[in-house]
Amino acid sequence: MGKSSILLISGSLQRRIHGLMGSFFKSQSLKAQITYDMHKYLLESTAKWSEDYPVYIQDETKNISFQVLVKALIGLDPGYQMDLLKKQFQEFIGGLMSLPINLPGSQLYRSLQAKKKMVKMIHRIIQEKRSSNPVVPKDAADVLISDTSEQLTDDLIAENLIDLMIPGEDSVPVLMTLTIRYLSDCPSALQQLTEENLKLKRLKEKLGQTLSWSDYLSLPFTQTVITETLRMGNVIIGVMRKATKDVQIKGHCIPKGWCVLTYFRSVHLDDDLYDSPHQFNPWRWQDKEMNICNFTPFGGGQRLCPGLDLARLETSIFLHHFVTQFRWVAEDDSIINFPTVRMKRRMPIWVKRRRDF
Ligand code: HEM
Repeated sequence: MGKSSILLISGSLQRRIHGLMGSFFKSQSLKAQITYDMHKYLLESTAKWSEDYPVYIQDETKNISFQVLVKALIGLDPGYQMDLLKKQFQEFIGGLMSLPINLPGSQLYRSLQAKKKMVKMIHRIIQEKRSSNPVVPKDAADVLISDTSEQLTDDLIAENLIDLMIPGEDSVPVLMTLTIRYLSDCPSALQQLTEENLKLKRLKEKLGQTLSWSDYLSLPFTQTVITETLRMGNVIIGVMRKATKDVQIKGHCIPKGWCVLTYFRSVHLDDDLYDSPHQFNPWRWQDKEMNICNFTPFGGGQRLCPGLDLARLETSIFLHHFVTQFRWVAEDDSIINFPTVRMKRRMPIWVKRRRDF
């Protein structure tokens, strides 16, 4: 991650980028575009699935959600450039948690080389955008280059756009994959979720309408399934902070310069806060407030994840299409929690197309 990544900077520059990204990610036009793209890429992917060999849900969701996010960030459509970017990006994140040895042939070296190539590609895109001077921003790059504060250099924009791709390859597909993992082990939740989504699908077909982003987010049980998956799955296990001065918290002093890991798992799986915390129970959210202190999958405060609505929307769309089109049997697999959350075997499942619709 570069020095000017939003995750590493603080003060007015962090607030500026956070604000710009937050309002763009919340905009109705982006949500409509994400809905359209998710639908398109999902149909393209699922059309290739066969009943004769397993589908690896983690790979499929990574592919779909990366394409959707890259389109939202830099306006790139699937094709040769996207494939090239995906290849470089995978090399880049492979080095994010590697031995700090930057010698030719090492993982870190390959990762940094890949990042350089990506920065070059994004610089080219930024230059094309600057010369065409967009009036209405269509993607995050447009939003950042039309900022008039003069704080945002092309290097800073390119670096942040690349870092913003990480949730498309990691957090969002992991969330989607975990919903399928937990639903596979909880038939009653799967049945309620499927009925809710089939009902909406039938209604929309009867009215001759396509589903809008707000339709997907209006499904109450589907939202509780996502919330419960965020609680149990802890896609981001916690956040790090460094004390810039001595801080007193509940009688403990955190000295200046010390680092603190706020470990979400210990809160989300605390049996004083959640009954049977290791049990997947979406119904617990039907009459429970999402108290910000006890439930922080997207962090909080001035660094609250600006992509939280998008993550929920993409996962709702994925679930809708998946459960209304397929039945499935999941193979054995286990969740790995360190250094990042993922499935050990990439979540293989055997699908059957539904014929009851
Ligand atoms: C399941 C999906 C996601 C989860 C669980 C998640 C979680 C988080 C968490 C916990 C933080 C706080 C980090 C900290 O305080 O140090 C964060 C920050 C951030 N997230 Fe997400 N995120 C997700 C998806 C997304 C998406 C789709 C985007 C948009 C591209 C996004 C963009 C960001 C950005 C830019 C920040 C940094 C905010 C700042 O430091 O000002 N995230 N996310």
